[in-house]
Amino acid sequence: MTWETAGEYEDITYKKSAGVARIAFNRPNVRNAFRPKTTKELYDAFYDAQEDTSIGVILLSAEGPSEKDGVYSFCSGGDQKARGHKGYVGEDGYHRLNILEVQRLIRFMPKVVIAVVPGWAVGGGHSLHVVCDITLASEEHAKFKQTDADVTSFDGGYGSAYLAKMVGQKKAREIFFLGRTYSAQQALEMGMVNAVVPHDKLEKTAYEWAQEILAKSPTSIKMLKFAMNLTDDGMVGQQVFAGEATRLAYMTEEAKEGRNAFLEKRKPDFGKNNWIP
Ligand SMILES: CC(C)(COP(=O)(O)OP(=O)(O)OC[C@H]1O[C@@H](n2cnc3c(N)ncnc32)[C@H](O)[C@@H]1OP(=O)(O)O)[C@@H](O)C(=O)NCCC(=O)NCCSC(=O)c1cc(O)c2ccccc2c1O
Repeated sequence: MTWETAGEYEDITYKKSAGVARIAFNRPNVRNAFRPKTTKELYDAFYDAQEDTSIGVILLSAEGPSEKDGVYSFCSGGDQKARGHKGYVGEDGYHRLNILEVQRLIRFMPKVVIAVVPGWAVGGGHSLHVVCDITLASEEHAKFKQTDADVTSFDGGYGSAYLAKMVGQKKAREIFFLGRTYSAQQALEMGMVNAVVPHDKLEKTAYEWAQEILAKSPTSIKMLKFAMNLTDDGMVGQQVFAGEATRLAYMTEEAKEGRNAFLEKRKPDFGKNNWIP
């Protein structure tokens, strides 16, 4: 794989290679905690990957290890040093919780997002891996922990409720109420990780999974992701799925006839034998 830089950022790295985009946290000395700048950069890179028609799979990964102590991290959630009294404060002085916008972009984008977890996935960082479509974890270094209840925070959306769908209600409550640390193997057994991979093969394995997905039908992958999201996402899930169904309908001869008839100021002729059972 030959990665090419796809954007210059301060808090993340962004690369592309053969249909795969790799977005990685790049604040390893603070366990890849996100501040508003990080969140803005993440949103920007994810949006670019969504709009790029050559990209089908996005890896959300992390640079590291920390230069200070050699510890690997995926993300330790919101940067507590940037936390003000009503959100995380950016250079513009506003208080934001805009990691939730990144979560929604990951959830609703018509592409597969794989969380590549080389180390700590904690707090809002844990929620990010939960919202990704697939999670691969480092056998030696990945650790999963929910500290929301230690710092008076609560991800009441995908981070907790969707997690409960994944690992079951009792386990999700244990994860949040006790805030214990779980290994990659334990996370696999709970059902919140797809595979545990030796650390030195993690990135390569994620790239291989991405290539396997890229060999499939883009329409099938997109419709399957939205179908699996649908019931948990309520009316928005229906809207996203139905939007793609509308696109498919637009591609039919019937739709072309409807449009052309309007433009030509005549009655549409949809044909008498198109009521397929
Ligand atoms: C992740 C840890 C468990 C790792 O422990 P370890 O002992 O290995 O490392 P240190 O604790 O010594 O940390 C090394 C170094 O990194 C700094 N650091 C680590 N995490 C953060 C952080 N989140 N913010 C700022 N700085 C961090 C630490 O200070 C050290 O710096 P030195 O200068 O001393 O070297 C452990 O670090 C840990 O528990 N971290 C905190 C995890 C946490 O509580 N995260 C926040 C949870 S809340 C959240 O993320 C969140 C954000 C949102 O925007 C939301 C929005 C809407 C709803 C919910 C949200 C939400 O829950």
